[in-house]
Amino acid sequence: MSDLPSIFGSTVATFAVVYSTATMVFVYTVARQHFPQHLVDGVEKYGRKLVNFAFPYSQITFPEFTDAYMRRSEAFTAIQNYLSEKSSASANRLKADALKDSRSLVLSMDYNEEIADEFDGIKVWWTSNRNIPRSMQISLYPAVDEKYYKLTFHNRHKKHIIESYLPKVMEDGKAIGQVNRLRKLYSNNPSKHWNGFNPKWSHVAFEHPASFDTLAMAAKRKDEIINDLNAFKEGKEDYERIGKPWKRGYLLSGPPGTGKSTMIAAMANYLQYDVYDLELTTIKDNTELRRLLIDTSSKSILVIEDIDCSLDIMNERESKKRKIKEDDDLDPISKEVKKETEETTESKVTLSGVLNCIDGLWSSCGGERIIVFTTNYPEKLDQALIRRGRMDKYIEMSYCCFEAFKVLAKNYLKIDSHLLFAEIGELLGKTNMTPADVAENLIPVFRDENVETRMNRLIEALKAAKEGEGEGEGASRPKEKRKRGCNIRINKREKRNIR
Ligand SMILES: Nc1ncnc2c1ncn2[C@@H]1O[C@H](COP(=O)(O)OP(=O)(O)OP(=O)(O)O)[C@@H](O)[C@H]1O
Ligand SMILES: [Mg+2]
Repeated sequence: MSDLPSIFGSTVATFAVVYSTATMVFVYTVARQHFPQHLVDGVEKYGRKLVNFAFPYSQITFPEFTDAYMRRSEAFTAIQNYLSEKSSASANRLKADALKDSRSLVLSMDYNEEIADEFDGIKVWWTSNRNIPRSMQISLYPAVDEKYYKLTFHNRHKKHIIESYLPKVMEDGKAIGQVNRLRKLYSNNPSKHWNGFNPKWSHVAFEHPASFDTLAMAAKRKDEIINDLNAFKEGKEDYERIGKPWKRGYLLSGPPGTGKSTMIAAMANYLQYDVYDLELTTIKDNTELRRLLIDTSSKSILVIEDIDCSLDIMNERESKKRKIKEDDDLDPISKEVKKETEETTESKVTLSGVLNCIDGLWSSCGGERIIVFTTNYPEKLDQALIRRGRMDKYIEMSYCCFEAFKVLAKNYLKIDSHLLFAEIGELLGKTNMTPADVAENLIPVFRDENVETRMNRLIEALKAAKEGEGEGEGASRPKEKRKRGCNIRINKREKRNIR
């Protein structure tokens, strides 16, 4: 029985335990009737020693449900994830479960299977089992099997198992669950609908296919962003050491169709994070904003798109001045009506409210969060928003360069090179066209449309855009805004502020 619990070992042990326990119960019952209390206590103490001698192993049970409301125990789920990898290698009979919020099947050992695990040279055994409900109680919840995992280990390792092994199992299990889980895209509900049944955020599965492989941009800039994300993800200890909340702010700017939203999706997929898409216009005031932000989880990206036009918060001071002047021109009744309309329809979220919430939230509610603001007009942004330490990285996305086109050609045409590439490259160097417009021309108009036709369509579109720009009329992009050569650039401020 030294290195034991296989099912057979357990059976022998169980027999030994049952036998010694039965003997003890008999002796104890007789002793209680005929002998004084101190002798009875002695019998009990030695009885326990005898049982321990016959089976010097401790067992911990982890039931699936924590309470009568059938809430799934976090520990059970973590163990299931932890054991899923080990059981698929060593257990003979496996069970496949489609866990809630998991995107793949989780394989776990079937009932009465046992697998051994080793930790710091200590052997432990996990078994899976279930209690079949026998009671006929009337309950709101249907009777279901109570599954449980049982961990068996030698008594002498109890402390180490409880203090070191089990926390490791929980941590590893949660990490596996994190990778397997179905990620979510949350959007905030209008506050008038918030109540016990309607939460602040609704969610759908986040299934955006964008990745850094399919994102059209220069490889060097792509690597730079990926390295930045890696440094953030692996930087927990660094952030702790310097006493900074574990968060990072990105500001994505660029004309419509340059890939800002696609970049956010690629980031979320790369980091395996959830996405919270915060619509500022539906939020009544700063208090509501704070309540929403506090209700977000870690390992997430909070996105505020088009920050410059979500609300008139950028030029708060300016708009206040304008409003006072406008109000002065109105008669008292119109003033009252205007005030009422504004009170019911206008959001009172302010820039300082957004900033305070963001800083306050990240500092107080756990870590591993990224916040991304997007804008088409970076020049409109208030300095307070983009000050050092608030927005850590500024990424300017701009029109399609040749390198970005090659990525799109690979995605859409499945080619790495072609004779027409040279002409396209030359035209892209002289014309402003967004990756979205380039992609649009590369999509087949009908099934099996050939590659040349699609590239020729792009060439025509580029020529037309160039002519448009030249004439000034109908020009797709203003000349002074041209940024060619690469669709991602870092400006001087970023170079200064960002590591
Ligand atoms: N850099 C890019 N790489 C790959 N695809 C892109 C890129 N930019 C744009 N696209 C394509 O164009 C579509 C629109 O892009 P996206 O929504 O990301 O632009 P945006 O910058 O967020 O625009 P807006 O400012 O209007 O929100 C995407 O669905 C994608 O197919
Ligand atoms: Mg967008």
